[in-house]
Amino acid sequence: MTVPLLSLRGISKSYGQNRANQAIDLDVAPKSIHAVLGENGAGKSTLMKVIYGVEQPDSGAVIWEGEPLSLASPAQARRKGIGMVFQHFSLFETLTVVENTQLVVPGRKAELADAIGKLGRDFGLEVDPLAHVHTLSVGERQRVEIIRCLLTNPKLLILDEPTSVLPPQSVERLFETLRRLRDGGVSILFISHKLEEIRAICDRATILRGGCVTGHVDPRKHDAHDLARMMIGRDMPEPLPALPISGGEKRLEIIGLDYRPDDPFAMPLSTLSLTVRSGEILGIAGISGNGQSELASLISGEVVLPGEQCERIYMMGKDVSTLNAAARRQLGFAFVPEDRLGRGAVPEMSLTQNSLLTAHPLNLLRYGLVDEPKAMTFTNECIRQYDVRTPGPGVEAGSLSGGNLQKFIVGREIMLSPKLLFIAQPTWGVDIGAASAIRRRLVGLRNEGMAILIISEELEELFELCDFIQVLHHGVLSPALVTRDTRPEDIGRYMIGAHSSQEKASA
Ligand SMILES: Nc1ncnc2c1ncn2[C@@H]1O[C@H](COP(=O)(O)OP(=O)(O)OP(=O)(O)O)[C@@H](O)[C@H]1O
Repeated sequence: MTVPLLSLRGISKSYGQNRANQAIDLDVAPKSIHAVLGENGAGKSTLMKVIYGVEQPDSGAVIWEGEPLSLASPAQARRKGIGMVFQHFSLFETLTVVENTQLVVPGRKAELADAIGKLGRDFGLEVDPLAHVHTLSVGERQRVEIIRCLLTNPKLLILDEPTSVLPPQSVERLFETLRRLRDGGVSILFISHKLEEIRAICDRATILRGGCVTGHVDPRKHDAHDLARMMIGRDMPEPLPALPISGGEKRLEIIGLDYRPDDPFAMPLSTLSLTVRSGEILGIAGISGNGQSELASLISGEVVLPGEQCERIYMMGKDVSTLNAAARRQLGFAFVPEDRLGRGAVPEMSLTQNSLLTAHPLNLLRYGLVDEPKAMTFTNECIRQYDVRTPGPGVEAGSLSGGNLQKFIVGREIMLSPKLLFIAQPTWGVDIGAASAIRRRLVGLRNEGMAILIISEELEELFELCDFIQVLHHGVLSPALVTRDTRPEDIGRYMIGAHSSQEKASA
């Protein structure tokens, strides 16, 4: 048998009482694409951090090309030929793309900018090398991370949910890249919750549940249902059928919104209109960077329109164009931003304190002071209802696994019982069991009359959830398409701007 590129033997790692990895064995063969799958909090990211030298195991051995290896830092791992793209980005916001690259890859700026441009063109990872990272969307930031890693020529490339923010067109291109890299001798450790992707690209898969390995399989020999069962230990629930559209009252209306951001890298929005009624789900499709974050901050109230631009955004029938986020929330609006660490939650604060950020109007304050028992009860209820895997409400939000934090934020906002719920990327990084639970919940709320607006890059998700879909491209919104009469290819054409304005007018 060929010597594995990487072997793990009995790796264990705990955070306090939390046993994130328990006696993990795993072999990554040369020239293979190896999936690691498991529910949120199963221990995948922790294991990858051990391999990349971010965390040191409490016990067990890492063997690299047949030799024992002890890694004190990621820099050491990179020197050995191990590269990693994280689920949470590690870019400096105030630096440009090329400056961020220079921190990891030696070279002159101009050469690196050329190399970034070339990789972008070859692999569909286009990004402006001179753009400042704070101006980039989440999707673009991930592209930078992937490019930066590829520039270090790794022998083992660890990708933590690399496709979660890529537009569908780029996923297949990324896969071609990964296959090419594998054929050229690079092994890839691939973490994903998308079982069909794992079946399409991986030749081995290791399944984790509760910090332990529950199986090593060839994913091509199992269907997605089988893999899901191994991962979550039970069958998946069926999606909830949507009731017929109610034609209810308008809860969100945007009329001819024009917006020119101060930031020269941000996307201007032009004559944008949409309506979401009670008992409806409207989805905004599109590749990130086409105005999604600008639109989201205008709807959430994080950015308020200038005084002369009133009568553009209505919520619950009231002109909110110049109202701030708090005033909009008072009308019954709730919002889950795509950036869960930073804007959705404060990582250094406990879950209970994070509950208070938006849920304080639910009588969680008394005489201006926090009503601790009530705040804790609310948080415990959110943890229970949304199956957030965590030791309790007192832990810091930043210590939760990515998917569990997402479940917590979505749960917190839904528990406000808003009249209008706006969610960006509802199931980003959430495992398939929890994602289907969140989708069922959203359809249930819609059936009960909530108005829901979703921004998602996942077409499948939009098709499963939405009554109507509009596509955002270059700051322009397509007409509302009735989902059941629309094919993914139609949406795809709008996504790349292949519809003329003539067609749009008559579509
Ligand atoms: N820095 C930390 N401090 C405390 N607990 C942690 C820390 N990092 C991870 N954990 C805990 O370890 C467990 C495994 O988390 P990990 O992030 O490895 O899961 P995961 O499988 O990658 O999940 P996801 O799919 O949601 O990203 C979780 O219970 C998590 O809360």
